[in-house]
Amino acid sequence: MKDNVKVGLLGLGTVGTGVVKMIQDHQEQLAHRVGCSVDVTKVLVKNVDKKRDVELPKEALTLDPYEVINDPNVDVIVEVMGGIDETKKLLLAALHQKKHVVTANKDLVALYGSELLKAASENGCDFYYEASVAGGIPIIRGLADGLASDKIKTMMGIVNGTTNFILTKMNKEGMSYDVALKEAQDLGFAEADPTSDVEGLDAARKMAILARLAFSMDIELEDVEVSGISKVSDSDLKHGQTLGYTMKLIGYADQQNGGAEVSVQPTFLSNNHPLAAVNDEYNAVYVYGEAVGETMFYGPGAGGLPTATSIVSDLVAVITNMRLGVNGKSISAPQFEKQLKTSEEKFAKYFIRLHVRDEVGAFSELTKLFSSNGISFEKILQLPLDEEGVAEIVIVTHKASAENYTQMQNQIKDLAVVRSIESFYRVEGEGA
Ligand SMILES: NC(=O)C1=CN([C@@H]2O[C@H](COP(=O)(O)OP(=O)(O)OC[C@H]3O[C@@H](n4cnc5c(N)ncnc54)[C@H](OP(=O)(O)O)[C@@H]3O)[C@@H](O)[C@H]2O)C=CC1
Ligand SMILES: N[C@@H](CC=O)C(=O)O
Ligand code: NA
Repeated sequence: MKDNVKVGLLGLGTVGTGVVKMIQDHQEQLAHRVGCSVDVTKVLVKNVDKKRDVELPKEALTLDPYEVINDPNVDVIVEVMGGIDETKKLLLAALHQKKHVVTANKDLVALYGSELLKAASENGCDFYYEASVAGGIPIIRGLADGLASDKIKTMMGIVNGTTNFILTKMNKEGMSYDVALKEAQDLGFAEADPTSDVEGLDAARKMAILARLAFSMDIELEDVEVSGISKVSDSDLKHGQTLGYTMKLIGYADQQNGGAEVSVQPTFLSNNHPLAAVNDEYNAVYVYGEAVGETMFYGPGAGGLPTATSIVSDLVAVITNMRLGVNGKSISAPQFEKQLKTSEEKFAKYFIRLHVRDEVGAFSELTKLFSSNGISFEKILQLPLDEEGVAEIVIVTHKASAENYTQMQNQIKDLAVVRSIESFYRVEGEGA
């Protein structure tokens, strides 16, 4: 075994800088854990003259990715540059040169994780990606190791820090959506283009990665139903509060009788659910296992040092595997054929906010429509509006199948008493 492991770093931004800091500051602890010293020797950047927050010899920086990947002395590639197609090419090239890979890149892992893991296994290499989901929370390790003996039935995750920050600020401080988004960007939580945060794509990528692992099925990004928070209004939040709910962007993954469903959507959570208390940029993943019951993993989902913690822990795993001669041996293909639930097999409660004509019989028309679709009401609010002759109605249903719910959604807009449909949301975290 070598007495020094050399790391090639692709990217030296928020996360890359955290990785260098941790490796430099935790040298003694790392050496104790892995039995050798660890050094970052080559670093890919876009601009070698940029001022950096860490000290590295100038000759370590390069603009040429192949100078890092082809360096015969580099043992492990840590990818923290982002990007999809070009980055995939680089990582495949690294694996073919028998270099282990650690990445934080959820965009890449969600789309090409299976292919990269296969290439790693074929080359006797490790491919670790703990930082790609929920930054500093050891959720990948929690599922792959800690809960490896159990059958995971349900996961609900707050896996995007930016949207959780925005919803918390809107809910608790009455801040506007735009101001809260700007603050999340200034604090460095948001992606370069925050559309992927607010429209749910970032969370969908993370849920695809988690569901694939938890259900041992080749769940793909396109299997995840996605909607974001950009249309959530103050009125929705206010009515939710009245009914005892907190709005969160929830990634939902469930498996029953071998069929899986995965979605990301703004969801009203009962205030009694532990996820309702996860605020600001924090992330949490609630995992229900058949044997273990309820568990929850909580922590910082973004930021330089929290994310670097996961990366350097992956590095420790790679070097430990090097010592044991077992790199790539723990990678296995999914156990089950992919099977997705049909819309008759998906069940949820729903929150519906409508503006209706305030006239005799309006309510009975609504009741008729819901009951003809097999959906019953659990909670109802009726409130006067400033506009004369119009009332606002908020309905929370009992659990209904997605099939019945979609049918009702398609029909409700045609009811003569309905003036407008203001919003529809899923409701989670309370009984049937
Ligand atoms: N920030 C966070 O909290 C989290 C980020 N991630 C993921 O980690 C990865 C990195 O994120 P983050 O550190 O925030 O990103 P940054 O934008 O802060 O850093 C990116 C780094 O990569 C370098 N880089 C990017 N593209 C190229 C290129 N084509 N050629 C050479 N160098 C390049 C940049 O160089 P230069 O410095 O010269 O501009 C920069 O150092 C992303 O995949 C992200 O999704 C995952 C979890 C949390
Ligand atoms: N933009 C992401 C960063 C980490 O993955 C987020 O807000 O969670
Ligand atoms: Na993680």
